[in-house]
Amino acid sequence: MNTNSWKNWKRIVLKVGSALIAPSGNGCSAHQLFPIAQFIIECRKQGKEVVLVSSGSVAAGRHLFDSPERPSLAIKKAMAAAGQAEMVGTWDRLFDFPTSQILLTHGDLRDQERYQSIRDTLETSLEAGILPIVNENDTVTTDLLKVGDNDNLSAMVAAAADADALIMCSDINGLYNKNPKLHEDAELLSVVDEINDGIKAMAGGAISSTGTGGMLTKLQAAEKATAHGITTYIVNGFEAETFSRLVRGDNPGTMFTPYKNPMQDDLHWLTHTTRAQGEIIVDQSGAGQVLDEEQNLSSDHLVEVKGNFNIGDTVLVKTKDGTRLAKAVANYSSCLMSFISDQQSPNDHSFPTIESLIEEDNIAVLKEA
Ligand SMILES: Nc1ncnc2c1ncn2[C@@H]1O[C@H](COP(=O)(O)OP(=O)(O)O)[C@@H](O)[C@H]1O
Ligand SMILES: N[C@@H](CCC(=O)OP(=O)(O)O)C(=O)O
Repeated sequence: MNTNSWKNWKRIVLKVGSALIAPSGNGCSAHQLFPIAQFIIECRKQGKEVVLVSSGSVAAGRHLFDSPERPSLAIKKAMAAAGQAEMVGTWDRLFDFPTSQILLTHGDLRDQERYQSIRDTLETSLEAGILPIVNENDTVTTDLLKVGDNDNLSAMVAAAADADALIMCSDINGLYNKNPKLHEDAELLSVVDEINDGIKAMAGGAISSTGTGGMLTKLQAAEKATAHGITTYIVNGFEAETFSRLVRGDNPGTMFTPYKNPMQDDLHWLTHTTRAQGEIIVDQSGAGQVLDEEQNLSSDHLVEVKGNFNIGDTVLVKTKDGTRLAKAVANYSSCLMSFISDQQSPNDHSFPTIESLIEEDNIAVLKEA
């Protein structure tokens, strides 16, 4: 059950950013991690399960390379490979219960079978009293395969773990109406009920060279998590007081209230975890069917196919004027759909209708549609 208060949380995903774990951008700081580790221990004492999403592998491995200020991608990957062991080892030394390492890419999260496998591993690890420590598998990622930042990763993990709360620990008290590192008069927002354009306009990028994404990616993460019914916080992990306040049920930073009617698991995964590999353009009556979510989409409504995708990949369904209608799972590859589309002509009905290019159960209508 996802409820809005500390007392009722059974499962928490805690995200610790590079700005916190490696404030100097070089090596892990066990000193900074101590209050967070104490918090994790306290959560577990109170019967709450915790999954840790920790950044810091690149920063931890930096000192091993004679690298310039802006290391190449290849060096960064090697830093992550070397630093990952140090980062997980630093956490592990702070606990007297077992930890595990889970390294993920977006390629894993967007594949239905691998996603299920991630869910099973998290569940089984938590049942066995293990603290899973998750990070992106930076060594093997490419632009197409990566999540790209651990804020979004932590929200995807929180959804996969069916968590009640996501707490993103950073070097800042929460979301301000403008970047407080640039504006002295910035004001902290303690509760955000809706992540609208006004809220998004407040968020800037990261200032430190270690952080990735800044507030922008934290808001994206909050959007994903709250849609799953997960109460989300951005808090200052440098302040020990943050954690005692959380344990008292107080809000020490910015709290994002979860949706009252969370999305179903599979629709949430389609909307917030998968990424469209291509596009299907449909006619007006096809658009109506897609928005109704009550019919399979037949090839009669297919206008055009864009991009390269395989069966089971996620596609974006759009109208001819470019309106984004829905994300959906493709029942045919782009190659086959293009062939079908080429064979169909308004004057020649000899080519048979293909009944379900996408199925009603695999359509997630987008908010803006
Ligand atoms: N509106 C804002 N409110 C708070 N911080 C902001 C805002 N806009 C940009 N930031 C920047 O986001 C940074 C936190 O993001 P980041 O450096 O990526 O941290 P982490 O490594 O913890 O993910 C803050 O230090 C701040 O410089
Ligand atoms: N996977 C990278 C962290 C990427 C990242 O998102 O960092 P941050 O925004 O500081 O949480 C690492 O371990 O160094």
